[in-house]
Parts: sequence; C-alpha cells; structure tokens
Amino acid sequence: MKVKNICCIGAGYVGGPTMAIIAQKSPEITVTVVDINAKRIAAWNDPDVEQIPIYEPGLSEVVAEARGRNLFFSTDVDAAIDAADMIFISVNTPTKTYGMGKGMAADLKYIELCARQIARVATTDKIVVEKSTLPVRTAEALKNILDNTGNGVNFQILSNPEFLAEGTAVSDLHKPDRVLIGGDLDTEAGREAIQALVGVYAHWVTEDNILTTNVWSSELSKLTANAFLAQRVSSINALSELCEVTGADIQEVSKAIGMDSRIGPKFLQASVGFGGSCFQKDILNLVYIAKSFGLHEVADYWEQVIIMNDHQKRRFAAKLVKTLYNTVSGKRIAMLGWAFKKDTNDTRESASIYVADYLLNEQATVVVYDPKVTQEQILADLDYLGTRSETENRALIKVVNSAEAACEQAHAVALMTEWDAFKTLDWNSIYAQMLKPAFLFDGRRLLDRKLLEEIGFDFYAIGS
Ligand SMILES: NC(=O)C1=CN([C@@H]2O[C@H](COP(=O)(O)OP(=O)(O)OC[C@H]3O[C@@H](n4cnc5c(N)ncnc54)[C@H](O)[C@@H]3O)[C@@H](O)[C@H]2O)C=CC1
Ligand SMILES: O=C(O)[C@H]1O[C@H](OP(=O)(O)OP(=O)(O)OC[C@H]2O[C@@H](n3ccc(=O)[nH]c3=O)[C@H](O)[C@@H]2O)[C@H](O)[C@@H](O)[C@@H]1O
Repeated sequence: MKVKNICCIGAGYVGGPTMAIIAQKSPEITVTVVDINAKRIAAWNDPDVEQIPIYEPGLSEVVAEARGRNLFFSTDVDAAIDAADMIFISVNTPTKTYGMGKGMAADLKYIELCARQIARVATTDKIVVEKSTLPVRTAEALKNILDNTGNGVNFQILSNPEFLAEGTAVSDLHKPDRVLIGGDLDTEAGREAIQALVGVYAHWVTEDNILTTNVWSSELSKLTANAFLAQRVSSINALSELCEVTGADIQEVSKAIGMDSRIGPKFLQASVGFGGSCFQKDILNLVYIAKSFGLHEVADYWEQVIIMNDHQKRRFAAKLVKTLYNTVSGKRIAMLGWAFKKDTNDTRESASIYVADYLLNEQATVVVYDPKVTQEQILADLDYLGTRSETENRALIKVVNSAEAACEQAHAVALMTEWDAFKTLDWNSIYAQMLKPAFLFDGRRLLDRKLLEEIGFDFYAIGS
C-alpha cells in the first residue's frame, strides 16, 4: 500500500519538524499536522515563516518549501483523521503530576484521548503510528481502545519512535542514524503496515538504515537510547566533580577516553546538568516500569542517572554562592542562556531554571539573557516551580535584551547555555562593567580560561 494522506496529531517539537521533512521529501503525500492549541497552529501558519513556533536551524526554509503545497497545519482534528490513511500520534507524554506513579510514570491521558478520537471519527481503515515516546506495551492499550470503541474499521498499530535532538532536528531528520519501525511481524496485515511506513521514509532514507522490529522492542529501544545518552552525561558530570578536587581536567579526561573507539567521543561534554523535555521524563518512566515489574535493582540503577543530574545542577549553584563569600543576598547575578541547549528556544527542564531558583532562594537578583527565549517563557518556567509567588519572582528576576546588559554591574556571571555567540562576546568590556572581583562561572566549558583570567576574571569552569 502506498500512503497518500498523512495526519499528525500534535504540532510540537517533534510533530512539526518531522512532518515538515516528510512533506518536503514526499511531494505526492498530503501531510496535515493538527493540534488543539490554536495559537500554535496560527504560528505555524504565520505568513512570515520566521514566526513559526519552534526555532530550529533550517526549519523555516523547509516549511517555506512545503507549506501550502502538501504540508498543512490545522485545528480541525476530526477532518484530518477522517481523510488520512496513516495517523501519527505525536502528542506530549509528560511525567505524571498526580495520582498513581506521580513524579515518575508517563502521563498517557493525551495519548488515550487521541486514540478515542481516532476511534470515534475513523470511517475507513487506518495505520496508527506511535511517534510519541511511550512506555513499553502502550500499543496494546491503544489497540484495545481502537478496536473496542471504533466503527468496525481495521487499525494497525506501529511504533516509530523519534530520535531527533533539538537544535539539530532538520539535519537529524534528513540523515537519521536509523529509522526504527516496530509492528506486528506475525500477520500479513502487520507486515503490510510496516512496509507502508518504510515506503514513506524510503523517499530519502536508504533501506539499510530502516530497522524493523516487533512493537515492544521498538517502544523499549526509545527509552533505552535516551537512558544510555543521559547516562553518559551523568557519568562524565560525576567525574567532573572528582576532577575539581584532584587537579585532573574533565576536558582532557573526555578526550582521552573518547578516543577509545569502544567508548567514542560524543556525549562526553561535562555540563551544568542535562535538561530538555525527555531525558529526565524518559528515565523516570523506565524506572517506573522496572519498579512495576518488581525489578528494584534495575530501577535503582537507572534512577542514579537522575540523582547525579540533580546533584550537578545544585552543586553548580552552591559553588557560586560559596565563592561569593557565602552570600548572594542582594547581589546581581547575570545568567547567560536559559534554553536547555544551544540552537533551540525550548526551555523545558533547563538547568537554568533550577540554578536560578536556587539563587533566588538565596535572595540574589538574577538578570537573564537568552537570544531565543522570551521573558514570558522565563517567568512561566519559574512560576511553574511554585517555589514563591508570581509577584516575588517578578521582583527578583530581570530579563534583558543583551549579554552586555545582563552583566552590567553584576557581581558574577553564570554561563548556562553554550550559544556560539557567547564565545565571541567582548569580555574585556564586560569585565570593565562588572563589580570587582568579577566572578565568571562557566557551566558549559565554553570559554578560554587563560584569556579570561588574563582579563582579570575570577574564573571557575565545571570539571577543572
Ligand atoms: N522534543 C523532542 O526533542 C523529542 C520528543 N519526543 C517525544 O515526542 C512526543 C512529543 O514531544 P514534543 O513534540 O516535544 O511535545 P510538545 O509539547 O512540543 O507537542 C505536543 C503537542 O501535542 C498537542 N496535543 C496534546 N494533546 C492533543 C490532542 N488530543 N489533540 C491534538 N493535539 C494535542 C499539544 O497541544 C502540543 O502542541 C513526546 O512523547 C516526547 O517524549 C521524542 C523525540 C524527541
Ligand atoms: O527523546 C528526545 O527528546 C531526544 O532527547 C535527546 O535530545 P535533546 O534532549 O533534544 O538534546 P540532547 O542533545 O540530547 O541534549 C540533552 C541535554 O544534555 C546536555 N548534554 C548533552 C551532551 C553532552 O555531552 N553533555 C550535555 O550536558 C545538553 O546540553 C542538554 O541539556 C536525544 O539526544 C535525542 O536522540 C532524543 O530524540
């Protein structure tokens, strides 16, 4: 079967970019991305393509090429479901904040709502693709809902987890290390559905890079991949603390171990802690699944990755306070970067949020600059923590339009996100504008210690 009409439910960081690339590479397929968030859909449809709601290098060009040709964004979910032969579910699956599994399990309410809506609306056979990251065996629940509440049409469920990283979404989608498709390999209809999705990716991905497995392996591989990646970051961050007390240098250690081809050089960058919407949520989800099967040692093993990450964020903030003579009360601290990594406007679970919260608890005045994050978002992130009232947050935190403005009259600078532009700031003039001694805390190992110390900064970098 050749797919002609795709619907994707969820126009977020995954649904938007993935569907834009499918549409770009498959002009004969009509792709409609739907969302209940009307503001988000309006932004995807903004005549000025630079105003699309997600900042990703190269994405606006892809959208400009395909939008209105075979790529559409809409709030009419029912119509898109009805017209499609293949439906991707790409809605959010956050950590539960209530009830059983609170703080650990994935909240599947949005997934279930999608399934019920598809079942209610569908009048022809559909292939339903799990694009969201889901606990292993979710496809079973989806199938149950679809088969029991549907109109008697046939549903095939596939798992097709997404491995793109934010900031590099377009290049990751153009050249994926692999595309993973899990399906029912035991039935003819299952194999046909798998082949239909293989046919979509085959527009630009070689078949050697398209891996097909059973559904459960596919669902579990996604959680496993994120757990392994996050584990590398926590491993290197754990060693960064040991470097600081021994005279070893984490950058040198990373290089030395990364040259071992069995270890490899990627994901060994020590940092102020990993952020992003997925690592923490997906590991907690894995821990919860292990616990629910009574596998407590397995659960504890993976939970340590999160414990280490929380420690890394806290110890960075604590180091800053300790260095500033054990008090930052009333002091002005400049935070450069709020996004959880460079080249994205996403701030979910960013280390900056937790470091700022710690400093605000110590009564610092925090002044933030990020090239792609709005003041509204920064305040919303802090309010969401619920540590203090919205009024107090607004009194203690300031958001400014340049790095220079953030650093003016500051006691210390905390470099939080590795934006390229921070490398080439005029650190001489920033130094001149700061109070002395001028402290600089590099949470990303972005800056040249020698250069900054020559200027006069008291310089601290993670891991040395
Ligand atoms: N952000 C990332 O880099 C990656 C995320 N993932 C996974 O992809 C999934 C989606 O993540 P994001 O795109 O980051 O989330 P997101 O929060 O940016 O987007 C999800 C969208 O789904 C919409 N939505 C929720 N329920 C809906 C419904 N019933 N009908 C229509 N729209 C609905 C929301 O309004 C929202 O716009 C998650 O499971 C995540 O774990 C996987 C790989 C990478
Ligand atoms: O499931 C997901 O959401 C995605 O999660 C991650 O992608 P993402 O979170 O967008 O970004 P990463 O590049 O993985 O960075 C995550 C965090 O780890 C930090 N990090 C990464 C690498 C490193 O060496 N050191 C380090 O501190 C980053 O700064 C960032 O805060 C994975 O890399 C993707 O493959 C996956 O699809």
